[in-house]
Amino acid sequence: MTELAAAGAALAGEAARYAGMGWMRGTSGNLSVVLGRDPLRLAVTASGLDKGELTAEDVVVVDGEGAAVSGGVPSAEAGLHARIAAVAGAGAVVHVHALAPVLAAQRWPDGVPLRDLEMLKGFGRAAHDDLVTVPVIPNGQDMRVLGDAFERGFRADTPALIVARHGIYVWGGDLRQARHRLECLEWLLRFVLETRIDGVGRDVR
Ligand SMILES: CSCCC(=O)C(=O)COP(=O)(O)O
Ligand SMILES: [Zn+2]
Repeated sequence: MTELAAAGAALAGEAARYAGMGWMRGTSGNLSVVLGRDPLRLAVTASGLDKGELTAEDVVVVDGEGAAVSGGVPSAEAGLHARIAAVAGAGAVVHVHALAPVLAAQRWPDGVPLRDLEMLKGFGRAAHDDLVTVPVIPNGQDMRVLGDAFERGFRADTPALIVARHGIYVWGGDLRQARHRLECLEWLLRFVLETRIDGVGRDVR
């Protein structure tokens, strides 16, 4: 199996899993893995498909700008995947349209503060003492503008980005680590939404 076919199979498997969780409704969401760094090359899911039905062939190789270097139409958000991979050094980037991150960004538009929760360990942070602020940027259709906003708020210890009124990006060394981080972060965001008490002790009711 070629490296691209293996990447495609891995992306399809992960996407089916996220779709089963209801986080890739319609044709929403996209996933990528880094194939090489010099020059930067990513395998990204193809655009506009039902991500719960992807095959190993539904993958496109893109460059550091998110432009296709092989056949096919890459995700419309490939440019942001490439920027995150370049800036954060991520090996895999996942983007889903889970509802909790979007609701949380609506309530905390300057960033979602989290603290003192065991699940923070699943996000690579300390359970106590550490204030973790998940960055929020405005939505838009220009991936360069989104990438610039991401870079301005980037912190190496916070592998996630919420795009307001849109969805969430989470990254890691590989797809599995990114998934674990995303699952834990989605739980944390649901917690603050349902308790309405954030990581700085504000009651946002
Ligand atoms: C209803 S999905 C709108 C586009 C989007 O936000 C998304 O995540 C999927 O885009 P892609 O080009 O990767 O299919
Ligand atoms: Zn999206």
